Order: sequence, then C-alpha cells, then structure tokens
Amino acid sequence: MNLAVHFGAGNIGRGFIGALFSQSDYQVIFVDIADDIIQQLNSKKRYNVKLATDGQENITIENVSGLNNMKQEEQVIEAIGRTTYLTTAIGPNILPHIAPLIAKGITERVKTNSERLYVIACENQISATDFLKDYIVENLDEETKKVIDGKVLFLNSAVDRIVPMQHNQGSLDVLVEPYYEWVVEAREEIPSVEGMKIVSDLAPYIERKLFTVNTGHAVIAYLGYLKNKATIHEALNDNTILEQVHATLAETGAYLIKRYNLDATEHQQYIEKIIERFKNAHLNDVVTRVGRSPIRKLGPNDRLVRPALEAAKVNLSYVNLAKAIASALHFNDENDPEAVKLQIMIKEKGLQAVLNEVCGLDKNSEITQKIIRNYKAISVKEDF
Ligand SMILES: NC(=O)C1=CN([C@@H]2O[C@H](COP(=O)(O)OP(=O)(O)OC[C@H]3O[C@@H](n4cnc5c(N)ncnc54)[C@H](O)[C@@H]3O)[C@@H](O)[C@H]2O)C=CC1
Ligand SMILES: O=P(O)(O)OC[C@H]1O[C@](O)(CO)[C@@H](O)[C@@H]1O
Repeated sequence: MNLAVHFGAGNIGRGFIGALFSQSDYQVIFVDIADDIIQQLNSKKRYNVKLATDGQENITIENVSGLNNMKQEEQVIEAIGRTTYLTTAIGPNILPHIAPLIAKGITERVKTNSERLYVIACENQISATDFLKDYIVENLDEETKKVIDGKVLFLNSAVDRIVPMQHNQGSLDVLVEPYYEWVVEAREEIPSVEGMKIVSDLAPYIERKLFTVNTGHAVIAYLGYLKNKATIHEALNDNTILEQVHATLAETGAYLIKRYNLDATEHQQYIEKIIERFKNAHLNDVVTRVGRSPIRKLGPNDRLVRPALEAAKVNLSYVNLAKAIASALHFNDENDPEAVKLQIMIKEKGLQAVLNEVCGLDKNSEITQKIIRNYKAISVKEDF
C-alpha cells in the first residue's frame, strides 16, 4: 500500500485531502501538534466524513494514523523516507515552521530512496508549494540541494471544499460540503489519487477559485460580522449582503474573464453555483472562521487586494472590492490574534500606513483613497 504523509490533521486534512488519499488506497499518516487528534487517530484508526446534506451521508475513512511533529521527529523523518506524497493543509503562515523537519526528512530520504517524492501544499494561497519549497531548500545542505532535482517534485495546487468549524469535541468525524475540487499543476504523469484533477497551467484555476469562492466568502464574512450575523447562511439572508456579494463577484469576474478569456455565461454560472454552496445551512459556518486571519486575507496577493489591483490596472471597476477591503479592516474578533493586531495597528499607525504595510498599497493611490472613504462611511454607520 502506498503512503501519504499529510501535515495538518484539521478540517481540510481529515475532511478532504487525507480522505481522498485513504479512498485511493493510500495509508495516511497525519502529522500535527494536536495531541488529542493524534492519539485518537492512533487508537481508532478510522473516522467518518459526514456530508452536509439533508441525508447526512457518512463516508468511513480508514488506514489512518498520526504523528506529533514536536514530539516524534524521528518517526516523521522515517515516514518521509518512504512516502509517495507529502501534502500540507496547515495554513500558509505555518509552512515556514514545518519546513525544517521536512528538510531533515528529505535529506535522509535521498540517501537511500531513489523513488520520487511528490510535495503539494494545499493552502488558500497562490503558489503555496513554491513558498514551501523555498522554506525547505533554505534548510537543506549544499549536497542535498544538488540532488533533489528530479527526486522531489514540488507541485502547486488549488483546493476547494468548505469544511466549517466542527462542533463535535472529542470526535475525529468531520462535516464537509459534498462539493470538492482539488486541482494540481503537473506536466508529467504522477501517481493517481481519486478526485485529483491534473492541469498543465494552474493560474486560471487558482485565480478563478481564490477570486470567486474566497473573495465572495470574505465579503459575506466581513459584512456579516459588521451586521452581527453569526453564520454565512444567515448573513446571505440579508439582501444588502447578497447584493454586495453579487456586485463584488461581478468585479472579480470581469477581471477573470478578461485575463483568462473565460466565457462570460459560464463564469456567471460558476458564481451562482458558488453562492448556492455558501447558502448551505447544514454547514453552520461561522463568519469568524471565514473572516479569520484578516492580515493574511488583506495581503497584496490575496483574495481582496489582488483582484482590486488587477482590475485597476486594466481600467475595470473595483468599487465594491474597495468596500470589501474597508469592511475587512473593521473585523474586530477578539479571539482572532490577527484581528486584534490589525486593530492595534490601525489605532497606532493610522489607516493609510496600514494599507501600505499590510496591503502593499501606495499611500496616495486612488485605491487607498477609495478604501479610506469606505472605511469612514462604515465608521459612521452609513448603509452600504
Ligand atoms: N476549511 C476549509 O474550508 C478550507 C481551508 N483551506 C485551507 O486549508 C488550510 C488548513 O485549513 P483548515 O483545515 O480549515 O484549518 P484547521 O485549523 O482546521 O487545521 C489546521 C491544522 O494544522 C495544525 N497545526 C497548526 N500548526 C501546526 C504546526 N506547527 N505543526 C503541525 N500542525 C500544526 C492544527 O493543529 C490543525 O489541526 C488553510 O491554508 C486553509 O486556508 C482551503 C480550502 C478550504
Ligand atoms: O481558509 P482561509 O484562507 O482562512 O479562508 C477561509 C476560506 O477558505 C475556505 O475555507 C474554503 O475555500 C472558505 O470557506 C473560505 O473562503
């Protein structure tokens, strides 16, 4: 049986990527710092993926176990030595922290194992695997750096499945939406995994996904938060929010259609399908999860600022994206360390400096001015 070593036994790890490997007859070793999850994986050796549908169908996931990367380094290195795939779903900010251990594993592996290792970061970030590769390579000695080409293949990917926060403390089971898409960029044949779609150019797929699914979701989360809505589906019942999502996705859509020569009717259908996915009340997806880590989400290459900048470059509208960015700047969830940090930054440095530092926007640019105007309008509780 082939092996997959997956870093991050959280929602996407167990509910999506690990599950697909298991269903494709791989043995799956999850690597995580959460002791309770690791212990349960090792004692139960199985869990259920539950579909968020009226019927709540169950899929049993087997051949799984766990390792704690803080406490079981040697075992993780040994597993990397014999795995076919090494995947992550851990959050883009955590990738630099797991890279040193992966580098140790690769260093040992290439001494004895000539089989190719396939590395894929499954994160909501453009070129996440390239970033992971850079972090790993920084931790390799010169000799290993010379031999990894051809022995380790780093593949970028886009992952799309809504897996909300789980409300089943003490259980490994994961509630997921039925829909999923896992697209991997590869220019040669790679070992097959059920549900993995291979493409030669990921850019249109990841941009379409990030600037539709994730932009739309972020708009609902931040506007929903401002209007005291607890969940995404509750927020979408508010017509002003629904209209704002449509208006914002029309802006990202115009950019995507122009950039990738997409069929406008098909893209509109894609948008509608995604909004229907967001409406799934079985997911009970809280706005604070979807809006989490606002500093990351306001980054220059992320779901809000990047499409606004791209739209501006080709003279397309970004009025509604500017509103979305302004509402993200108001996200003030006290349980979210990035939200707390962002609010302190705004207080101490002012909005213009934050837009420059966090979003990479020029202080005097038109987009900065538009965001500031919208930010102030929200502050004085004008309607959107
Ligand atoms: N939940 C979702 O619907 C989707 C999430 N994603 C992306 O997947 C990634 C993971 O997201 P989720 O599964 O939702 O998060 P999660 O919080 O459920 O899972 C992350 C896991 O990583 C573990 N972890 C954190 N730091 C670690 C470290 N230093 N070493 C080892 N393990 C560590 C945590 O204990 C947790 O089990 C993120 O990049 C997210 O953007 C992408 C598509 C959908
Ligand atoms: O996982 P992130 O990047 O924090 O953002 C949450 C977003 O990712 C998803 O979890 C899935 O793509 C969406 O639910 C949401 O748009």
